[in-house]
Amino acid sequence: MADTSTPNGTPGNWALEARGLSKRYFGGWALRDCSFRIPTGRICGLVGPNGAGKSTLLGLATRQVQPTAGELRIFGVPVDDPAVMPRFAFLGQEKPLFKRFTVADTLRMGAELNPGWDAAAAERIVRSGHVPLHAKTGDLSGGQRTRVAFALAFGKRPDLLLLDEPMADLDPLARDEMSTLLMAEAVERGTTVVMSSHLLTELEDMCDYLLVVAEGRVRMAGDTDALVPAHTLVRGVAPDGSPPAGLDLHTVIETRVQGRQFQALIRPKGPLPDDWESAEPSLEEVLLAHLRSPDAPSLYTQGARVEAEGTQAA
Ligand SMILES: Nc1ncnc2c1ncn2[C@@H]1O[C@H](COP(=O)(O)OP(=O)(O)OP(=O)(O)O)[C@@H](O)[C@H]1O
Repeated sequence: MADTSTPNGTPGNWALEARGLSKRYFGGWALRDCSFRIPTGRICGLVGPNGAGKSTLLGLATRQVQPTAGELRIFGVPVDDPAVMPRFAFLGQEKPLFKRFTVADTLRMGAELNPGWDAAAAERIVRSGHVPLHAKTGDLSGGQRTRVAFALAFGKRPDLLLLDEPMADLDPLARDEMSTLLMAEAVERGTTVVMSSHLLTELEDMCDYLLVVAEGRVRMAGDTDALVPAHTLVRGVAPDGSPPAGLDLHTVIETRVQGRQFQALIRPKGPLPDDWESAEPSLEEVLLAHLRSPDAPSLYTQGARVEAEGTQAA
């Protein structure tokens, strides 16, 4: 496959770069030998089933979790170097706001803790949701707290925004509003966003880059525009109720047989038989097939691949 790197994605210009990254808890491996790159200026969806290792990966990036093996760099700097701290902001499922602080106090605290604080952006986010500045954050609704947490994250003017299902507690209207805001702010400043989400439509609407993990391993990484067209959805007659032998000539992600019909998501390695119907799948169809088939062969666009160089986990 062709190198799909954008001008921003040339080597040395990676927002996040992992080599042989692994994390083992007492219960087993949460992440195992993960190597990938995410170029700067992209909105990257972090996708995977429950327990895939998404939060662990974001925890490693924010130093809340220590790696068992491998390394992770933010803008080329190892994450344990204090120089990376001002360059990223993290917003998780928990919104750690001081309950007794008012919204105004919270924004003031943001200003004092962050030298490059963008007060106008932070206030704009809060005011556009009609969140009262004098209210204590402990008295706000879940959605309002999320908005204040977004304001804190954006006010920091990060180059990299790491989001762990940040909109899970928002109603559809607020979710739509925050997505629009997120896109606008990211485009305006060229912020790289890495966002875990289970909402495939949200990912389809927002993300131009994908990192798919399952069972602690990277399954797909790269440009959405290159990953999706690499797949083909095929349908045809299933002789004897089993998939046709010709499928084995291609990389098969998932096969389903219903009666005398089969349907498969494949990465074609050559011409397809004339008696198969074929179509380009949607992003949702590609993601669902990969999530249902964690053992399917992985796929990286060229810029997304990085060799682990002897950091492989045991
Ligand atoms: N602090 C911890 N101690 C022990 N095991 C953990 C810890 N945190 C995560 N794990 C385990 O590591 C694996 C990956 O968990 P992680 O939370 O990273 O997954 P996830 O993809 O974020 O899942 P979800 O979509 O459900 O939030 C799971 O098996 C989980 O049980």
